[in-house]
Amino acid sequence: MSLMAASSPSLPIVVLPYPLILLPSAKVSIPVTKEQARFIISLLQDNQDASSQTVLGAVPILKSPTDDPKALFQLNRWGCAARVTRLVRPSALQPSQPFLVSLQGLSRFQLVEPLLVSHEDISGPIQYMNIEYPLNEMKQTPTKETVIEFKQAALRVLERLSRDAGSNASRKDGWRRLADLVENIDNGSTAASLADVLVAVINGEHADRIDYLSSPTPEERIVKATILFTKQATISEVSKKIESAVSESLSKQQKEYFLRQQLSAIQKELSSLHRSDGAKGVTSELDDDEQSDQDDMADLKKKIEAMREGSEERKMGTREWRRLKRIPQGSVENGVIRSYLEWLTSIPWPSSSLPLESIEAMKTRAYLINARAQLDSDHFGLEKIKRRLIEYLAVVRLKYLGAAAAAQSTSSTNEPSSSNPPRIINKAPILLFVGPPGVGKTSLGQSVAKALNRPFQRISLGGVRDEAEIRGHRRTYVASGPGAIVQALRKAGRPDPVLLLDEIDKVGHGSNHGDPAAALLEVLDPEQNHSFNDHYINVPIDLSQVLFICTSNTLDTISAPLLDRCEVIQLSGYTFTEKLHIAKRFLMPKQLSANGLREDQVILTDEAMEWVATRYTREAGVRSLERAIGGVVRAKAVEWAEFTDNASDNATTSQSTEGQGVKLLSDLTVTPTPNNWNPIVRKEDLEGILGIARYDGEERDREEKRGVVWGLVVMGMGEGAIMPVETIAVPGSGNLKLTGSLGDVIRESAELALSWVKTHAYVLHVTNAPGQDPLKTPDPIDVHLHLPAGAQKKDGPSAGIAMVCAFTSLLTGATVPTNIAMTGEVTLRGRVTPVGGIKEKVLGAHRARATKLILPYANQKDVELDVPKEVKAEMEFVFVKTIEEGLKAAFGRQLHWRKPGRVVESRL
Ligand SMILES: Nc1ncnc2c1ncn2[C@@H]1O[C@H](COP(=O)(O)OP(=O)(O)OP(=O)(O)O)[C@@H](O)[C@H]1O
Repeated sequence: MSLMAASSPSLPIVVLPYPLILLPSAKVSIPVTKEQARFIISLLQDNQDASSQTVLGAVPILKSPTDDPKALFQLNRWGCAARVTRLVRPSALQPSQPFLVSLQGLSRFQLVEPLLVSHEDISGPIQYMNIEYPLNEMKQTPTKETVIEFKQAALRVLERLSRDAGSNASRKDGWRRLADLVENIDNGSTAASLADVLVAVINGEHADRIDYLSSPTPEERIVKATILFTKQATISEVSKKIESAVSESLSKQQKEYFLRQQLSAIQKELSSLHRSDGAKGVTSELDDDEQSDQDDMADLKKKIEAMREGSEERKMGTREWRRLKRIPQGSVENGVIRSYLEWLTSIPWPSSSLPLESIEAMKTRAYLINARAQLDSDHFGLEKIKRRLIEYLAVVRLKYLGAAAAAQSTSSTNEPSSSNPPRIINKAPILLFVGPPGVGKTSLGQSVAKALNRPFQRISLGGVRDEAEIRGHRRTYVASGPGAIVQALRKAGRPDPVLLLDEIDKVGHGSNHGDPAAALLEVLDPEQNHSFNDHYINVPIDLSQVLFICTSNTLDTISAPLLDRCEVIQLSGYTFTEKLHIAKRFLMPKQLSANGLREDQVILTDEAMEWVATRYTREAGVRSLERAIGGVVRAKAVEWAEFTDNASDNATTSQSTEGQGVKLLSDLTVTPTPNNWNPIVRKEDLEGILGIARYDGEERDREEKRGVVWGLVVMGMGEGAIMPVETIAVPGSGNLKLTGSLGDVIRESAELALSWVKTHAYVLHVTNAPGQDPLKTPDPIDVHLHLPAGAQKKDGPSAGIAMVCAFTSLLTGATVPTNIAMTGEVTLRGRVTPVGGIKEKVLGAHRARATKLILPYANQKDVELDVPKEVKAEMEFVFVKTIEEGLKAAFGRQLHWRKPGRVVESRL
């Protein structure tokens, strides 16, 4: 430090430690060295006698000093002259502590020269410096506006401070008193001195306060103080907000944490109580929650670690695992993440578990023979379908073997092929079994899985309206979970199961919950399904190794793109003979084992079995037949139970009478002999067991009536049947009335049929002159046509021939025998054109005991190829090309035709 010039006023200067600043009217205590303290004491002693004060100059440092002992720091040019109010020595116990000197700020001064000091100067002896006091300070009074602004800013900051003081009443009081003083400011000079007081007590930034100290004029100071207060009020507001937000969240977490701690302590206490109650060492793994929790977590971790390195699923697993560790145990979020991880790790990811079993099955030479044997052992008949399935399995195998060869040629030599088998890219067609209920569609799928040695899972799509049922809900949903595909994969436990998509025709289309059919498209498309996206799992899942088989009752409601991806296999239903075989070889043994009986305990005679098949059931499949057989077997099981009870009672009584004491019932092994148990169920017994037969052989309900003809139909479930076409004439004006939920095509076909009959009315002897309208002469009538089962929608052109016959019968009075049923589309030219579903219709008619069928000539091939021999043998088929031929086959001699020469030609 340089010494002062003798002419100007001077003050002994102390450097305020950073970041202290002393303002006039404020107080500060600073540490001083022993040497400096001695100097101050000498000053105090010098002034003891005189009434003058001991004054020092306190000057702040501009910037935070570094630790470097040689570094120089700039002192502020402005400082504050201060009265020494106190000097405190260190206590005798801690002599190393510094002295403390308390200073009371008096007025600003400016150092004549700027000063640089080192650490050594600061702690060195106190020296005098030349200073200047600002001149005429009090004369420059601030303007009114500045004072008003200053007052407002000061009051705002004081109010905030008093609010922040919370429950500290004395502090609050202090701020209020200051606010009162500010309120009472009436001139610029009081404002300036109050500004010093306020800036001294309000925490501001060091630079701002230095700047304030260095302002010589009151006006300047008030303006700067106003800015400082405004800034401070804003900072305080923001920091208060942050503070309260932080403390709120903290307190919530802490609260939860404490509650959970308490809960676990209570649980521990309770479990120890239980343990000491049931002291006899009966502990259950269910008791130790904490242990099982730890085990679960360890298990989860292991599973994530077992996932393929670098795979998407592993990355997701790791990410979620880290999140899980951060979230307090037992919280809702924790549970959500845990169950997600459990799902993620339980999916059989293609690379994590390799389907060795199915590979072994495919490698064996007898693979196809075994598959055929499997299909035969599960299903009777279905020759064509089994052949097609064997083709399918052969293709799957060839594809695998091809892929295996390709993989082997490219694989590295150090990897044995069995430990890393090739991935099968499943581009085999997706099979779609179509047919009526109970014909074995689902069970065929099961057989395919068994033949391939793969797990089988069934996904029922009936009534699925929401895309999320297939794809899962996003995790943001409450109680969300994965969709049916992922659930089935998890249950299967392998990446290559056979998944049966059951009732694909009943899946809902486009709703406000997405389109489930569209989700299925992605699942079934081999081009897309290697990265199937389940919304819940949110990691692409490879479904290319899954074999999909679909089932449906009808093709009508399946969307075209979905149908396009499938190869359709029709199952039309069984004949009575087939049903009998199925019943004997499959259904009976199945029901016996389901009811805990042996084969020799229930024997249905052939006649009784046939009776069940023909009189109690009439469906295309065998489900009701199985149910009926189940009913018989159950009735026999009850009889058997009663029989064994009686036998054991007798045994007990006879033993006790022999004087050997009464034995426990369980000690007795009662084996009733075949002599006294009757296992036979005869035709006559059925009524007592199953009730009255629903169908009788004669079909008495089918009355031969004018205007009624039996048509052949395929019902909504894909089942063939016969259905009456009923017509009556009512007084009217020559109109046609149609009822029975008829679609447009069937309505048009009815109009066409009536037109044909009208044109041929004269030839058929309905009218007496050509050109007369049979509905207007002799009396005007309306014709009403009805197809029963009105609740069921009907459409299609195949009832054309039956309608022509019905109108002809109505108008001529000739009737069609009830053993005759017919199908065929008609044209205006009088042609009978082919229709679909012949096999189903023929089988349906056979079940309904129709014996003569009139069919379009062009469908002859279908009958020859598709209809079983035994049905053909029992039925008469008339194949017709024209309506005349059809009418002749239906009515025979009953219908009279005018001679050809007088026929009005209807042909174009
Ligand atoms: N040819 C057959 N041989 C042996 N059993 C059969 C045959 N066809 C069907 N079954 C038996 O009939 C029962 C019903 O079959 P399944 O459940 O497969 O019918 P489905 O065609 O899938 O019917 P739905 O359309 O109603 O689902 C099963 O117990 C099945 O084993």
